[in-house]
Amino acid sequence: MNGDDTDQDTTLDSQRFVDGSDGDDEQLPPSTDEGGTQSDRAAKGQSGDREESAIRESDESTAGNRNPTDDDHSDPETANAADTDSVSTVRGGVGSAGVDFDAEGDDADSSVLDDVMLDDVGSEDPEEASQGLFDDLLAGDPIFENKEVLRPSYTPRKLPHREEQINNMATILVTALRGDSPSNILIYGKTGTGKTASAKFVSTELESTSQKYEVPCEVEYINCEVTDTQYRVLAQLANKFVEKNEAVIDEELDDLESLRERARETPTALAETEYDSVAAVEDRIEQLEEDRESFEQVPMTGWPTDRVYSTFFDAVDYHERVVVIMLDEIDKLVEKSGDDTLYNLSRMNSELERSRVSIMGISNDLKFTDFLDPRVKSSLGEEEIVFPPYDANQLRDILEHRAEVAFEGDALTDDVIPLCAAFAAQEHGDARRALDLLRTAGELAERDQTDDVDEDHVRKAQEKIELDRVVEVVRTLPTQSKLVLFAIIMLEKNGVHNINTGEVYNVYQRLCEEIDVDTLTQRRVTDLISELDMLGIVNAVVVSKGRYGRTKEISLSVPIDETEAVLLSDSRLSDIEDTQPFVQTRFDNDSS
Ligand SMILES: Nc1ncnc2c1ncn2[C@@H]1O[C@H](COP(=O)(O)OP(=O)(O)OP(=O)(O)O)[C@@H](O)[C@H]1O
Repeated sequence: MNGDDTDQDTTLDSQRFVDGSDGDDEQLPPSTDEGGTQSDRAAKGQSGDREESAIRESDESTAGNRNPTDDDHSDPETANAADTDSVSTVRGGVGSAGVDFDAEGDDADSSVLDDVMLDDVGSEDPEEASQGLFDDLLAGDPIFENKEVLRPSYTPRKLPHREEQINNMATILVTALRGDSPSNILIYGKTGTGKTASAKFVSTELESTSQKYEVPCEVEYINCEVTDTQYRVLAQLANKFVEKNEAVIDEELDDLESLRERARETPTALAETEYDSVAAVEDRIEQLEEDRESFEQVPMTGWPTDRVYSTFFDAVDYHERVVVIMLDEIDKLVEKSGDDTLYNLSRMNSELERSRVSIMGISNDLKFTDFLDPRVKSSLGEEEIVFPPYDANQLRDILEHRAEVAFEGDALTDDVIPLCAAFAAQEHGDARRALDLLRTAGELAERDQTDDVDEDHVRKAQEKIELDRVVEVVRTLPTQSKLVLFAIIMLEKNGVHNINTGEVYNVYQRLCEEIDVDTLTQRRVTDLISELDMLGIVNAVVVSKGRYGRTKEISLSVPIDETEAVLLSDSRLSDIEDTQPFVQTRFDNDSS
């Protein structure tokens, strides 16, 4: 993924690079190029504006033998560059032409100065200033029209094949627009099935409808993968509602202060209001100011949880409203810190006086409710909505909608979208994966400087994404697991197939000795092999060996050289020098 970002940055940078010379300075050729496509601009950057450079050349020739300390630079940008150079030349003593100006002083031989100036003069012409690093990359037709549309951060306006789930959510949440608390909702579904996108879409609709009908209804989104303790969830909510209350108070104070002014001048100004006198307005102002003073922001650590809870409680209940708290990745919260947060949130309604709270939990772990207290479980799961995986046809629709905006008209060949959809459908119907594939295929085509994206780019994109995933998983393994994996790699590299646990353990032990790390027991190493199997890095099958009992046959499921390189990039493992002697043949192992 990082690689992808780098690619994007390169493209953006290169665009900025062109745009950079597109600033206010009228002397620079591209300044006249307000519109035009990226390739137009690139073409222009390459050919340059000959008329302008001719003027520039004649300016330079009439400038004659300029002293580098003169202030007569016509172009402020290059003037600065030239000034900086001349200052550093003078201070440093030795210029780029190898001349000691200190020694020569201001009377330095002007021909020597010319030599120095020539270096600087070169940079005044944009055509010569760049060495064409980006020109080739910008040449050719652009593939993307708006790549951002393919990124996970983009929330689409239309979510094909999620109409049913979206309608179900809306039917439950419409209660909030009637001023009552909606049932709590639990949303389940595998990763990339559009849970977050759909829930955010419904929330935005809910909030905008609530504004339209002036029914106070708010949605608060929390990603529990990031905010994963009761303290943090409650603190984040408390601070959000404190801020909202402050904003509401400030608005009311502004209105009241202007009402007070008007009422002082014309007492009838109060006629249509709930206040019968200026004094009543002032009392309300005073009360609001006191309330505002009493609000406290919760620090991110340090308070007792009760205090955080009551601050949140008071803030929510400050005025009438219905609040939907959206807890995305709710299973991560329960996994990390139990179900206390959910218990506290789900019993709030019985104590709140003005407001109502409802919870919308989103999870891709269908089993997480097994760990909940039965009361929390029944309260949280009042309504359940399941997001099934997308099939290849649905993914194709989703991609087609996005591709229309993301790519230039004919940049995709016919096979691209069906192939991305088919790959992602195999991968449990993940729309995120399908979008990643399409974006990466486009980026690879861009890198190849071809005019369109074809099937081959999709296949390469699939390999790249898979490799990125492997690299990330391997890079973040604990050291002991890395050693076990390294042992398996060593065995495979030495031609051992269907490796058994004993063989892995032998090599692993030697590796531990080599880099001075504690050696785990064989049983523990067997567990680590099972973990690697679950992560899809190795394949471990239990086979029966007749009277010799059962054993595991292990093989690597990931590209060997890339995985080895990632392991060796770990500073602890990089000490392993020559692993060849560690590896025992099956014969040795069997006879031991
Ligand atoms: N029906 C759809 N139409 C268009 N885009 C979709 C659709 N479903 C999912 N997406 C896109 O796929 C990506 C992943 O979707 P989303 O984040 O909603 O998945 P999720 O089910 O919440 O996954 P996770 O459980 O991993 O968070 C997003 O970029 C989203 O915009």
